[in-house]
Amino acid sequence: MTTAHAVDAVRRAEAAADPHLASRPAGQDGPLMLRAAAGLAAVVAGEVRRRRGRLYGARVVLLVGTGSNGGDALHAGARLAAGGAQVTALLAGPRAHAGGLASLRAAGGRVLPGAASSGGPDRPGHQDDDRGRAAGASSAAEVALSGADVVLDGLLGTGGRPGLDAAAAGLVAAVPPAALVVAVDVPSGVDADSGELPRDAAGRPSCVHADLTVTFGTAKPALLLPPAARVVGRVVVVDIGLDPAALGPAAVEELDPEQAALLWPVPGPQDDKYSRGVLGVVAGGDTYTGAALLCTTAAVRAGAGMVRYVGPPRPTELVRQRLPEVVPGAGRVQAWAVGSGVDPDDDAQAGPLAQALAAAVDDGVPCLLDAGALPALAARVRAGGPLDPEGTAVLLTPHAGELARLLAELGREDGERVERSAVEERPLEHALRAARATGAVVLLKGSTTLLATPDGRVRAQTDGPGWLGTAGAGDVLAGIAGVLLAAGLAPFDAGALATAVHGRAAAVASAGGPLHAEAVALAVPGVVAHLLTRREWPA
Ligand SMILES: NC(=O)C1=CN([C@@H]2O[C@H](COP(=O)(O)OP(=O)(O)OC[C@H]3O[C@@H](n4cnc5c(N)ncnc54)[C@H](OP(=O)(O)O)[C@@H]3O)[C@@H](O)[C@H]2O)[C@@H](O)CC1
Ligand SMILES: Nc1ncnc2c1ncn2[C@@H]1O[C@H](COP(=O)(O)OP(=O)(O)O)[C@@H](O)[C@H]1O
Ligand SMILES: [K+]
Repeated sequence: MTTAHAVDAVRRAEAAADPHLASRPAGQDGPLMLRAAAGLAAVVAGEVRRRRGRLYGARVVLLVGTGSNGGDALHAGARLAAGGAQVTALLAGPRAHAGGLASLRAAGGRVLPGAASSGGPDRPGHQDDDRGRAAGASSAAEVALSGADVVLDGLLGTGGRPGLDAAAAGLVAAVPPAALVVAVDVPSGVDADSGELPRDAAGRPSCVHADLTVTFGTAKPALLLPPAARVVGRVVVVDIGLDPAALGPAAVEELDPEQAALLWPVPGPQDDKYSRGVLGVVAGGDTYTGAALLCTTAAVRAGAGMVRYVGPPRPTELVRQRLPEVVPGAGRVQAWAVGSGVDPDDDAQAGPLAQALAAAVDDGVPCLLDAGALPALAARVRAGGPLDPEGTAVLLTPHAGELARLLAELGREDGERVERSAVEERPLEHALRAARATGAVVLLKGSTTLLATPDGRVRAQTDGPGWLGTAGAGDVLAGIAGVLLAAGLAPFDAGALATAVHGRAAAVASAGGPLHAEAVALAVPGVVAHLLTRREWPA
């Protein structure tokens, strides 16, 4: 499990690991920063050697802010300079970390003012009121950046307010596209706890886009969460000796293959189709027949003990033709997956959908509610309050637009409007709110899929390629997650595991090119087999 901890928890663990942290005089840096910098330098050196054969002569540019994040970059730069790299530090503010500066200079690195407007260390002019306005980099900075092989982003770390000021934005704008961008601890500008990306006046994300983020002690939530997860690149965690007990529980988790393999239900000799779990599917209808096929195909391919399909004659006939394993009509099930491709105004599907919801609420039968089933849930919650999370096992699988509509429906009496764009900008806030308001686990789909429970647990999975954003992919996810619910997994586990396998199946189906939703469903058995036999995802 990859885990991320909130900034407050990290600060407490740092203070516990180094009792002298607060009292050490400027220039005398403690073991935590020195370990962080050593780990950072080792990762960067390894990456440079992999790319260009050797560290010697590599041009490394450090973007340095006023805090300890800049200190990490400067100390790491000193180590890289000692290894033969040509290191130039560009200072974004009126001051920089004293110990880091001394160490870089001693190792032969150069220190230059970064911004044209503020003038750097000798001409203090940095100010807060220029945040968001573009100021150019100094011409020396532009020259240094134009030839950079690697850029270390040490502008802002966990002490940064979201967004880049004009000086920082000017430097970031001058980073050449070919340079490897390594973020120190977090890409500067992102909100480290929420993963939100502030925007500049033109509406563009005001943050660094990294190829690689080297983070210290534990990942920070933004490294796993949407929307920031798309600007962090590969994440490497450097151990700096923080005590896990002092860090406390994770704020965000991501399933790794080891965890996924442990969770995936494997039938034993005593099992039969019923003990493995029967999934009832209410999907599609006379209009969207494809959803019926995709959801049931995914359920069959994900290893259901049995799949029952409930729907009008046309999609039922199509499912019978294509999937002889699927049993038509309602019956006893261990879980329901309802709503994918169901038109909320489809009278034929309204009855089965309401029955599945009632079975979930009244009898605790696990239930996944997708797309067309979400309005019925909103109505139920408006009438009777949130579901009891202890007594029900309900998983909601909206995309951003559906989550916005669900929240608007829940707040209808208060005249609440929720825009899709607000959910996309602040997904964590909205997913947590929906989970609390409904009493269900919320799985918010996207390039990074977010899961939130009513009591505030959070997972995020970034497993699938962009090609997965294609019609019907959500129906496939519902089928996989439904099978896991029927096998007895809790909604939080079923949702995260299904998302991970769905994303990896998409990667296999894509092989770097376009895919169609059915191909994702067809790839599931191979991905699960690879996972169970090798404890890793297929390459
Ligand atoms: N503590 C430890 O044990 C360890 C810490 N470590 C490292 O320290 C990092 C945290 O360091 P930090 O607390 O100094 O914060 P950091 O983000 O570098 O700088 C913040 C400064 O910048 C300023 N500022 C803020 N927002 C701004 C903005 N938007 N635009 C412009 N300026 C802005 C603000 O100054 P102000 O403007 O308020 O005067 C503030 O003082 C952490 O991420 C990790 O890398 C590691 O070495 C491991 C051990
Ligand atoms: N850019 C992307 N990168 C990776 N996965 C994506 C991306 N966009 C969408 N997805 C995934 O594709 C699926 C789309 O589901 P959904 O929006 O319900 O589509 P549909 O209703 O057509 O089935 C979700 O699992 C989502 O997480
Ligand atoms: K940074």
